[in-house]
Amino acid sequence: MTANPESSTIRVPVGGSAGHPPYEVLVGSGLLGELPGLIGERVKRVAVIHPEALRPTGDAVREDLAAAGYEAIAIEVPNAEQAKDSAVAAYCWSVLGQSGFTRDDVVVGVGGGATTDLAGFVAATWLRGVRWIAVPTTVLGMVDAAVGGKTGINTAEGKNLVGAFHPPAGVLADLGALEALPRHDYVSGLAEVIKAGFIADPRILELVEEDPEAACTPAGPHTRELLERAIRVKADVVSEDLKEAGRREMLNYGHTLGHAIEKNERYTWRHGAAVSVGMVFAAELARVAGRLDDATADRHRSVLASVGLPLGYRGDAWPRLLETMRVDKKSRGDLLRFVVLDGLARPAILEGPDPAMLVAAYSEVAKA
Ligand SMILES: NC(=O)c1ccc[n+]([C@@H]2O[C@H](COP(=O)([O-])OP(=O)(O)OC[C@H]3O[C@@H](n4cnc5c(N)ncnc54)[C@H](O)[C@@H]3O)[C@@H](O)[C@H]2O)c1
Ligand SMILES: O=C(O)C(=O)C[C@@H](O)[C@H](O)[C@H](O)COP(=O)(O)O
Ligand SMILES: [Zn+2]
Repeated sequence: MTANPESSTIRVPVGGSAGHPPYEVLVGSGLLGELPGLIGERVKRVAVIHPEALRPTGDAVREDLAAAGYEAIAIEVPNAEQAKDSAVAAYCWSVLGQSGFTRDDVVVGVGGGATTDLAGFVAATWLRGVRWIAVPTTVLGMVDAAVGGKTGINTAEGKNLVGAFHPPAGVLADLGALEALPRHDYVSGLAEVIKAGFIADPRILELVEEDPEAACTPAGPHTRELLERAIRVKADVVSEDLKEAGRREMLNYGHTLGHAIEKNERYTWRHGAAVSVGMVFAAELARVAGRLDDATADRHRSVLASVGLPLGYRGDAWPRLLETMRVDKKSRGDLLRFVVLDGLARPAILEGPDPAMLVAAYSEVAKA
């Protein structure tokens, strides 16, 4: 892959499918100027959904849109996972209703993955679907959440249990936003970058291993390449399988246990941290099942630990975690299904594992 000068914009195409036009993920600097071009001319109103923490950014976007002639409506929502709630979605719907938001109008989600998941869900459900644009401001949002059209909210029973496949009309990943991102959140996003490395693009793992500290900052020499590679993995998969009929399940690597941990922690853990533990579990499960070699299984711990991601979780939580995993979207009937690796970049499904195998794999996680 060729190195890009800092000023250049990377454009990653994402293919469309029935009823869903193709779009692009733009990665670069000063990208907000692209927003009016994506929104289009017939549009009258633009609703900008942003979290409390990004009020200045939300205001700036709204002012730019007003200057470009749109009626810009700000919808401020709670930070992080608290936004992925039916009451917050209902609040957004009420603002859209009161502003006379029509099918010609556009939603813009500015924030991390929690905000873009909510904004996309509001766009998917308002008038049965209006266009939306994602402006991700976290690593995780840029490489994963804003791409691919999975939108949704949580319920008391679990993570992302209500949602819709509703791809954005475009994604603007402005790298400048990452300067203000706390390290804890930056590193959480690296879990999804590393996930892309294990399931599809091992060069990602080499780049992180070469200099883990540099991988944890936006100024690192490989930052653009890491983000671009992870985005290309995601774009490639969702272009082929938008509605998760098959191949897309690989993007759920580490998420079966990860989502259960998030729920158990009442969403106070960052998604990436929980997915990190979930990947260690999936690697142990594949090892116990005789499907994954020791070196690749051990590499999970070393690369995740090198950037400060967690590897373990409480042993006493296992019965609750198992119960939550039963409502994972990959389950079929009473069958639990896990994404595992048969080798590096060889994702596969392990269906209905022997309960003893699950316990053995979790005991390795509980030890860490
Ligand atoms: N739809 C998908 O395909 C998909 C993929 C991966 C993850 N997700 C979802 O994404 C969510 C996690 O996203 P996340 O890790 O981006 O966390 P987040 O959206 O919860 O953001 C983390 C925190 O950072 C703040 N923040 C955001 N951008 C900032 C910036 N530039 N500077 C300072 N603070 C900033 C937010 O307000 C929040 O408090 C989870 O809900 C997860 O389920 C969805
Ligand atoms: O895009 C996908 O497909 C993924 O599974 C990506 C995940 O990183 C993401 O966290 C997603 O929201 C999980 O989806 P879910 O269907 O398990 O809720
Ligand atoms: Zn995820």
